[in-house]
Amino acid sequence: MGECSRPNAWKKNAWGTNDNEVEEPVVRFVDIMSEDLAQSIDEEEKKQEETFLKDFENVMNSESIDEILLNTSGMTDEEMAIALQRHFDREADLARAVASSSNTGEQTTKNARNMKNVVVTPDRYCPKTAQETDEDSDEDDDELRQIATDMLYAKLDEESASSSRLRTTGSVTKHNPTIAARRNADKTLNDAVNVSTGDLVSDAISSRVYNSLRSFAKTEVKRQMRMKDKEEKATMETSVDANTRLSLFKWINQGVFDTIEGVIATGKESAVLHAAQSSSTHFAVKVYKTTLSEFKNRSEYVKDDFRFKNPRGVLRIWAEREFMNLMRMTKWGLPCPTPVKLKRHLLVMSLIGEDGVAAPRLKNVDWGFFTDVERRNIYEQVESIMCRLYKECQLVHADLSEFNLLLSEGKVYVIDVSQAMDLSHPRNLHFLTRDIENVLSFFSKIETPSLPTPVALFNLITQLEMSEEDDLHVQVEQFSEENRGVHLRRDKARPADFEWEKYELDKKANRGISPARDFN
Ligand SMILES: Nc1ncnc2c1ncn2[C@@H]1O[C@H](COP(=O)(O)OP(=O)(O)OP(=O)(O)O)[C@@H](O)[C@H]1O
Repeated sequence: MGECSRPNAWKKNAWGTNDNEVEEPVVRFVDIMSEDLAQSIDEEEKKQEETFLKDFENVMNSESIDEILLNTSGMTDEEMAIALQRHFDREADLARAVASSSNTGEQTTKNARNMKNVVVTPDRYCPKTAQETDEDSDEDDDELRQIATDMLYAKLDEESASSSRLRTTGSVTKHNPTIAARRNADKTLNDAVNVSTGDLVSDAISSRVYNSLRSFAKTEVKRQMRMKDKEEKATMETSVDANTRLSLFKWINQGVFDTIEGVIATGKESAVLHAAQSSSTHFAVKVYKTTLSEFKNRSEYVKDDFRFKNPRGVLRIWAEREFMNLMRMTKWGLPCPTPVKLKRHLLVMSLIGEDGVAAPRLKNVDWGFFTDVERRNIYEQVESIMCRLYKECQLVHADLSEFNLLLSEGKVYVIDVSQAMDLSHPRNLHFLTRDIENVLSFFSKIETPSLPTPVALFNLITQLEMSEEDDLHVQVEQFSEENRGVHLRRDKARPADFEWEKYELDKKANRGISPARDFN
């Protein structure tokens, strides 16, 4: 990362000049007209040319280029790639220096002089933006395609001794396998078959393969059309409807925030918007999708949760559930968004991120820049979140993975807790096991050192004593079955979900009005 942030000696500024260029001295008009000055400029230019040639020769004779190639043995693939890139860059720099030497004598001389130190400009190793890459490769592609096509023509011309590359001679007919195969290749190359094949220069395709390609292409076109339809439908479903816009507008009028800056993400169950107050306080507004189909997968989370005896009612109170869970987690000081407002299917919470830019999910972090110690530290934060969720908040996240953990300034935050379940849920250990497996599998993928086994982490979180010898799932199923009655009895007498109990009491006292009204 440090490498990439060093200034690029070749980079031009917005005015198209090099920042490192020395400004030309101001010369008086009288001096410009002077013969002496003209002569001295001539001499100076000659001197510069000589120096440049000398430097250039030195650079060419310098040990580094040859050494780079000679010493590739024992290098890893990456080191070798960098070394080759360095060589390539050096050649490019030299070529550039030579090309521009006649125009910019002084600058080129300086570049050639500095070449030994500067050739490897760090930003060359930074990935290009997709746009840059596309543009470059487009041009290259066009050129290559032209060359390839020319070669194809030339070869066919040679072979058929005809000006037309596909014209047959004498008794050769289209049934001749060689000609037919070439014709197939030509048709494929020239878009008769709508698949990307690369340049089929002087290649031949048998009729069987050609026909398969054609039928594949037809199916592919249909599939892409179907996908486009689906995407358009999805976009319609995630767009903010009139009621939602009205609620957002009300919040703007109330001064909760003054602008909706844009969409942060659209998830399976919601769209998350970025709202801001005076450009300094930032919020995430989660807009839950309200169609039943979006929630069909949720029944497994709620059907046994005593807080949601009536699953049909769940749709209406899903946002409320996330709000309550966030409240509970915030109260215990867990790193998560702070809930701010709630209205029907809209939840306003603090934005996790810096300066109004939402933090990335662990899934999207570039772990290549993290040391083992740093990765381990991030893992420990996640482990602590899981332990505290269970022990302090009496919750199991139930959808924990690299997609629902954000990283902001080295700190991990947990989000998306609408499905988080109370420990009274008879299947909570089953979901906890799934969370543990997701988390460990992710951290093992990014090569975090010293990870515990799923059983060890499970025991750490629950304080139960599962055995390393047997399958964790089987043990959890057995344990849950045996303790089902105990759980239910205990929950009846002393509900773990004290917030929810209080919520129900409040609601009853208020003739069914949600205690979350204070946040509406
Ligand atoms: N408070 C927040 N601060 C910053 N970004 C957030 C916040 N809440 C959500 N996001 C972003 O919005 C995305 C979707 O949010 P969330 O996971 O809560 O919605 P979802 O519909 O449950 O998504 P999915 O089911 O696909 O995980 C997150 O992955 C995250 O990038």
